[in-house]
Amino acid sequence: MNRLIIHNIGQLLTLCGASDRPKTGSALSDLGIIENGCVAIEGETIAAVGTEQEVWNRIRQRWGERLSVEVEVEVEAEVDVIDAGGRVVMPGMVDPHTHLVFAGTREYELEMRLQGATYLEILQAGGGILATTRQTRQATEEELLRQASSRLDRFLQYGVTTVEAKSGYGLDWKHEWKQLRVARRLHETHPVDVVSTFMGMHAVPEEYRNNPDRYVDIVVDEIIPQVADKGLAEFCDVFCEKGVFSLEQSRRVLEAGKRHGLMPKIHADEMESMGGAELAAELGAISADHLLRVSDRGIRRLADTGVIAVLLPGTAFYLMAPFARARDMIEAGVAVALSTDCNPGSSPTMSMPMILNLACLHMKMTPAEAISAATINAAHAIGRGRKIGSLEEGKQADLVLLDAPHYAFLQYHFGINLIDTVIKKGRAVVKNGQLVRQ
Ligand SMILES: N=CN[C@@H](CCC(=O)O)C(=O)O
Ligand SMILES: [Zn+2]
Repeated sequence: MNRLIIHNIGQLLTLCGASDRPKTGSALSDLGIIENGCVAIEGETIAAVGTEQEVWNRIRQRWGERLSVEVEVEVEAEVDVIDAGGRVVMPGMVDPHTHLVFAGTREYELEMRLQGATYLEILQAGGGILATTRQTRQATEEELLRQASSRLDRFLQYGVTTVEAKSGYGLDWKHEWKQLRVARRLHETHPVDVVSTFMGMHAVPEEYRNNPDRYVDIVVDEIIPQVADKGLAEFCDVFCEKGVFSLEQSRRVLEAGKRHGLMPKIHADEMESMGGAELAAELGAISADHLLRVSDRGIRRLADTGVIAVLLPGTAFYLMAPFARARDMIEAGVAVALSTDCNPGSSPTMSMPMILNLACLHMKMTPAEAISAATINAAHAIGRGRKIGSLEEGKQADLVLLDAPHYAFLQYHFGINLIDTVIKKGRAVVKNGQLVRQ
């Protein structure tokens, strides 16, 4: 079993104490920082976290007396040692909202939008999600796998060790199944863990343009039961938006998902204030995502019911839309998480650090709040709060070494990558910013 010690850590951000429920209010600012910290890893799991002295004492009892705090002194051969050089170590980031598996690109839509077309107009004219659906349907499973795998490589280089991945570019059973199979194969083969969400309700497919309710029937009666039966997804998501799916259609599908054991998530109140947040609260969704136009009542309902607000400032930035009211949400007691929304149309990025920049500069979150939102709260938004998102004994050993002496460098710099080393399940998968090919 591999053993690893990371020592001489200037700031060790543990994010401890929130494995049972996400952070809200002032707790978001508490990163559980240990100065002069140290982490010991055994196999895929964190064995000890604390100050240098505490950790060495602890593991010496477990791993053998010859281990020394002065690492230059010979340590037992089977223990790897990383000297963090006084820099920052934090949990691997978690991205709780991506559309990871798709084929093709839509760079031409940027020009269309710059000339005045809106995102929804492009979709209604058969572009947008529907353009990606055509390409994804045509792509072979191997091609989808190759494209999504290289996106995951980039996520890893930006310090992300777990992503949620939605289907929703198949829009029929055969192709949704293909997307979900690809997500599962990536989870099995790529270092990044992939958590699947079924999102057949991403757009009305072209063949049902004149009869969207018929498509909703098919999703409810035929597709969801098969997704659940094959254990292909944990969550069910819907694009609840004017001109896409109504509140009623969304409720129907999310309730059907719930009956089949799929926890609800909602793309809510993105372009219009539709009551998507209120629907998330009513259904006990695990998260409501986007929320650019959420109402005050919607914010109160999220706070009261403990639905996590997954905020996607990359999308607001890229669509030149107003940013979500993160401060109002935090003040109301909503648990806030952050995500890239990685997709080929509204947020073509794999950079969580960029999302943290935007969260601070455009949503007025503090650097510490943004880190809580991208780690432990993001883990809770995909039901993984007990396993990942913080550095505590017994949790999965997913962590990141920043080439920085203070965590706020992550938000202070922009457009550069400060991720030096990524440890996934106890093994170095990025070193000096470069992927380690296993
Ligand atoms: N808003 C809906 N879905 C995605 C965009 C998908 C696409 O444009 O391909 C989103 O979350 O922004
Ligand atoms: Zn999305």
